[in-house]
Amino acid sequence: MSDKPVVSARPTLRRVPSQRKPETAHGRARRPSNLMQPSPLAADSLAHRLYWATPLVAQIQQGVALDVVLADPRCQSLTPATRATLQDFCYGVARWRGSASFLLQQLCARPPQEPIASLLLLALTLLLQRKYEPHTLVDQAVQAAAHWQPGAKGLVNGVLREYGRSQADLLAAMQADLAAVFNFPPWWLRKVQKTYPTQWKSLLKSAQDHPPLTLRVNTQRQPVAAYLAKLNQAGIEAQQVGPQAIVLSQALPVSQIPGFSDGLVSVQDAGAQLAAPLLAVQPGQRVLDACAAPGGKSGHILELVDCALTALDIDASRLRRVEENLQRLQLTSAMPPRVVLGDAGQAATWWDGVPFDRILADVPCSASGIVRRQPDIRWRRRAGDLRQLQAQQLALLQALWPLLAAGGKLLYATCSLFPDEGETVIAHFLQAEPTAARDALQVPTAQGAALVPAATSGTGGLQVLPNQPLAWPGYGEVTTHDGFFYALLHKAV
Ligand SMILES: C[S@@+](CC[C@H](N)C(=O)[O-])C[C@H]1O[C@@H](n2cnc3c(N)ncnc32)[C@H](O)[C@@H]1O
Repeated sequence: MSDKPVVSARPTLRRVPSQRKPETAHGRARRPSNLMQPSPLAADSLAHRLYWATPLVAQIQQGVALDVVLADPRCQSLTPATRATLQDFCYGVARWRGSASFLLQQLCARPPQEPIASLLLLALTLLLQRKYEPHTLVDQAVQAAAHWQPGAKGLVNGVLREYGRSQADLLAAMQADLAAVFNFPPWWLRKVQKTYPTQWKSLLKSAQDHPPLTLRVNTQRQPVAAYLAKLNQAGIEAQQVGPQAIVLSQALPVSQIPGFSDGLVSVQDAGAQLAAPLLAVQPGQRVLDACAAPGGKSGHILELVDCALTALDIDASRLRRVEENLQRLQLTSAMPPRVVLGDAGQAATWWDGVPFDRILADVPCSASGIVRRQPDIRWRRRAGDLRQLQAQQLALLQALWPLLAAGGKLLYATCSLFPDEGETVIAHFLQAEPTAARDALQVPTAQGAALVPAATSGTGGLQVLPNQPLAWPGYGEVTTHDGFFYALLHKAV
């Protein structure tokens, strides 16, 4: 595999020369930060949307997180339909960045300047996605370019038309550059290839999919069957994929999900719904959710069993979402949950000294298992981040262990596919901690409790892979979930 785009000798490809002096009619190119001016383009036309999306794409290219880019207050004046399209464009650019960058590099004699580079990257992404008729897209992209930089109309027109002419050759040449084909940075691609020699292609391909909307039914409020009947009445198609998990055939805004605001359901991936059952909490136990925000797993634990839960997080703004989520669920617990702002690594600052029977350590990680939902993560991470994350994960595990009662259990969880953050952390921890041992992982099934096959990660943890059947016997071949790692440890009495 080569890390570099292949520049093959293709006599048919005409590289388009970039503009030398990016100038507007007033003498200067508009800068991306000033781009969001009222535009004379027809409101809600494709050109108008391309125009607005261009500075957002420029920010994504600079490494700004997608959710931050999309929360730009300047977009609030746009219609909901335009905002939805901009979101779609930005997610598309993050998903197709490898291929679109390869094409741009091949098509331009020199790298174009901003904001035209971002406009072209977006237009090539949309051509790859076949979202619009090519001639419409080219015409509208040229109109958007004209508004930024009249002198760049020829470049945009030339590049996009040349793509149309040489598409077959370009896409054939791209096959030699796997990072461009699969839309991942080379280091990430190599890591997945090495770790999953037989599954890497399907794992990387699944990152391009739109994730399904999976709900967790709050069974403290009603059985799953009753909620499915409610959806049926509302004409919403859904399928049960786990003890409390249902997948909607079509994603909906939460405001349109029956009973969401009243806490009848929460949005939670099916793979994430394994955590609470794996922790095996018994009624009345003291439970610590050590990295709790936004509270998805805290809520699930409390829906399953009445226990004394402490939901801890280091991030105050994220912690507010734990409070909101727990309130929304309207749980009737004899022991109201405690929501605590604190550092799991500094127990002395918030812990009352009474040991916990169960600890969930859902630690910060690379998020390599949830790239469908956060497609920009792969471009923002660096290979060296894994070492830092691993050190942080091990430190958190070591800091939390003394808080666990003798005979208690700790569930270590990440949403990562990389063993560096899973089995390796657990192996290091067990080597140095004589009171810790692995525990068998058990999940509820349609027929009762079942052991999770230990072979899933080779050494006892459970590596849940996206696009591979989930270990929930009795609920069919569920493959719509994200990637997670789970390991259950118990403390010697
Ligand atoms: C993967 S998220 C947790 C998701 C959560 N368990 C859920 O299911 O909704 C990791 C969380 O760990 C928190 N965190 C990071 N370092 C921490 C620390 N030292 N102490 C406590 N929380 C921490 C982050 O703020 C973040 O909210």
